[in-house]
Amino acid sequence: MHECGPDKPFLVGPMGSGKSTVGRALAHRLGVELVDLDAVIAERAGCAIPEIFAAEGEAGFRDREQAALEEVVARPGPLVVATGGGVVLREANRRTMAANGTVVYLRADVETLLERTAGDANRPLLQVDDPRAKLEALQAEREPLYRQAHLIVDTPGRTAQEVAEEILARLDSADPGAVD
Ligand SMILES: Nc1ncnc2c1ncn2[C@@H]1O[C@H](COP(=O)(O)OP(=O)(O)O)[C@@H](O)[C@H]1O
Ligand SMILES: O=C(O)C1=C[C@@H](OP(=O)(O)O)[C@@H](O)[C@H](O)C1
Ligand SMILES: [Mg+2]
Repeated sequence: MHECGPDKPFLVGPMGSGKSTVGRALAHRLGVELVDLDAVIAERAGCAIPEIFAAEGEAGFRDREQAALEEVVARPGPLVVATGGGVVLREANRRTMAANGTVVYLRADVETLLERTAGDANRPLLQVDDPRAKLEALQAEREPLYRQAHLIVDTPGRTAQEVAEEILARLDSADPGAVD
């Protein structure tokens, strides 16, 4: 991996971009553990993500998310970290990730995100009448933050395996490539 920092790739991007799925494939190929931040949050809380949102609101969830990220980066050794789509909202989180590894933005258009998240009740922010409008609004707010990543990888039309292979190749190269 390159000089962006220590050896933890952080996958960021919107809900349905494939962070959890690509993270598993990437960790497998690297022979390291995958840490899915949402799983850490749920484990520490002792309940599922929708229950945290229901009990504590989004603000409570964001506090738990930041605490989980800080806990994970303190772990020694290489890891792949699949984050949740809103991790980039806090500047502290963006700094923490950039200081501890390579931040990889998994990019996808809203149509693809909608297809990949359809029928999944595990994402409280999408339990609304018009999930397309919600994904569009979130993307408008967050895209400038995702674009601060070290690498941007397009995911539509490619399998999670193929996306993981591209990340591997670009992590290995001396120049991770210009972000556009
Ligand atoms: N590159 C891909 N091509 C097709 N389907 C994908 C791809 N990446 C993820 N998926 C599927 O999309 C859904 C959401 O993926 P997930 O990894 O949970 O996204 P995220 O963690 O970014 O919200 C899952 O059903 C997963 O199998
Ligand atoms: O975009 C978001 O704000 C969220 C994304 C979710 O993770 P995924 O991006 O893995 O779905 C999860 O952290 C929570 O529901 C909030
Ligand atoms: Mg996920």
